[in-house]
Amino acid sequence: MCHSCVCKIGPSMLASDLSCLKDEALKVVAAGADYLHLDVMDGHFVPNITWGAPVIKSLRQHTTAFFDCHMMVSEPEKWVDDIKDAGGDQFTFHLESTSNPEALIAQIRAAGMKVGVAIKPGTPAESVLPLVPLVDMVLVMTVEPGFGGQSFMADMMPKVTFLREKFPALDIEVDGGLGPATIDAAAKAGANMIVAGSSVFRAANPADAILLMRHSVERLGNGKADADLTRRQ
Ligand SMILES: O=C(CO)[C@H](O)[C@H](O)COP(=O)(O)O
Ligand SMILES: [Fe+2]
Repeated sequence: MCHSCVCKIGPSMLASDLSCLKDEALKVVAAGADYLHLDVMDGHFVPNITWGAPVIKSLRQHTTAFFDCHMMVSEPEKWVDDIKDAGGDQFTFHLESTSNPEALIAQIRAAGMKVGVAIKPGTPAESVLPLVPLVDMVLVMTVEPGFGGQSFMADMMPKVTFLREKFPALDIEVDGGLGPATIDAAAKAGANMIVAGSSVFRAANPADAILLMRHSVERLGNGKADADLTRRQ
């Protein structure tokens, strides 16, 4: 974890060896991860299933790392209390998964978690504008949600640029296909929270992979956003 860095790197545990999730989490925290990105998939909103609150609760017994829960689920409102109870620090829902985002945001806040709103590749950046004052972070997906190890969609970068120009201090996260070959594009566009799964867990040295991405954002980034990932519970 880097206390003086504006950029935050969150390894996606989806790419870890799930048979030893605890060890994998501790490994990347020791390698300099600023937070852990936990992909919750329900087999309905996306065609894949990962884990839910019980697994997150188990992992919480072993680390005080900030848990950014990426909720790829239908009916996210039904998940809020369980994710909070499991030790989730941030609840990042998909705009496409709810008809009443304002009510969901209020529910997440009342539960005591930070709020992120995610948009799939086909969803325009303009659609989150009314929600920006209400949330802590916008996640611009750079792959179709559902699977790790996909190729980075560089054509999503105009969305990041658009949001960064409008909101210099907004936390903007990118997720999917980020690694040494793609980080500069995301950094230049203005992303300050970087999710990286395969590139960290498959690296010969995860600490080097994290450092390389951190340096790219510190060098090329242009925003004033500085995500506060202090745990509140
Ligand atoms: O939300 C996700 C997939 O829906 C994952 O967070 C994402 O795919 C990260 O994995 P990788 O860095 O391997 O692409
Ligand atoms: Fe994710």
